[in-house]
Amino acid sequence: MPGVTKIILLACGSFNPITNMHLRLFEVARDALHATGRYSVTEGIISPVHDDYGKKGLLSSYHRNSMAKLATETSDWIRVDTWESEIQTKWSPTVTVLRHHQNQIECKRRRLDSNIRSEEEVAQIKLLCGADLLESFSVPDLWKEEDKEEIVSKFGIVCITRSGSDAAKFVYESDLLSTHSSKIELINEWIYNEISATKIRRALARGQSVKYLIPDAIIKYIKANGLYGSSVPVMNK
Ligand SMILES: Nc1ncnc2c1ncn2[C@@H]1O[C@H](COP(=O)(O)OP(=O)(O)OP(=O)(O)O)[C@@H](O)[C@H]1O
Ligand SMILES: NC(=O)c1ccc[n+]([C@@H]2O[C@H](COP(=O)(O)O)[C@@H](O)[C@H]2O)c1
Repeated sequence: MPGVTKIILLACGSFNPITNMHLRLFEVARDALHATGRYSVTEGIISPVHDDYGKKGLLSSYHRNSMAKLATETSDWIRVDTWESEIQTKWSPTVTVLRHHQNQIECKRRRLDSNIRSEEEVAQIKLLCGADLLESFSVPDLWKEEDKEEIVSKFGIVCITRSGSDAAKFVYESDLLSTHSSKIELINEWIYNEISATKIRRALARGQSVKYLIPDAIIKYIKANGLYGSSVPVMNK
């Protein structure tokens, strides 16, 4: 459609484990982007981080990927990509992951070139994140200046505002982000919830229920593999 930009949303993160909140980010983003009339979201990609990221309590990518795949089984547009966590031999900065996926799209298009009308535009990868990830841009030495610049100016960011954060103020106060504000979509999640992977891990370690917070298939997987300090309840053995 003329004037409508095709977009692929890429979410990078630990996904330790993936929660309903993470999946919801994609749905909220797609609805809001479509409502602008300027974008068509064609795909959502979840890229769990490499084990080398070394965050405390990070489970192996094998389990994190398996759970993310189970969680996306019922989606017809969101998928898990394991290039970052399983093909790479070390942690990759987010800009490298974005570049990889943009290259993939361009290579695929070249392969299919004869079947595609030349004026048809290539889909653009954008970083989908929560406000906490965007705000981590200001943590000293966490992100290279040139990476932040490339992420925002070349790819663009779709940021879902988490309750309690002030992403708009953060963009205003950053010279880099405000210069490229046309490449940043700030989207409000009006249906607040406080599900976080940290709280899920904590509840599991305490033997508390996480039903309705993460998909049932993942609860089953966690219990079957004894992850996060959970154990198989005696009744279900
Ligand atoms: N409640 C939330 N609202 C908006 N974005 C969120 C929320 N929870 C997580 N995200 C986003 O999901 C993406 C992946 O998050 P990631 O798994 O790395 O961290 P997390 O969910 O905060 O987990 P942890 O609690 O283990 O730090 C990030 O972009 C993060 O900003
Ligand atoms: N310099 C960078 O590219 C950089 C810095 C910090 C986090 N990240 C990414 O942000 C994501 C979220 O990390 P946390 O789980 O620590 O919030 C991960 O995918 C990680 O690779 C990238």
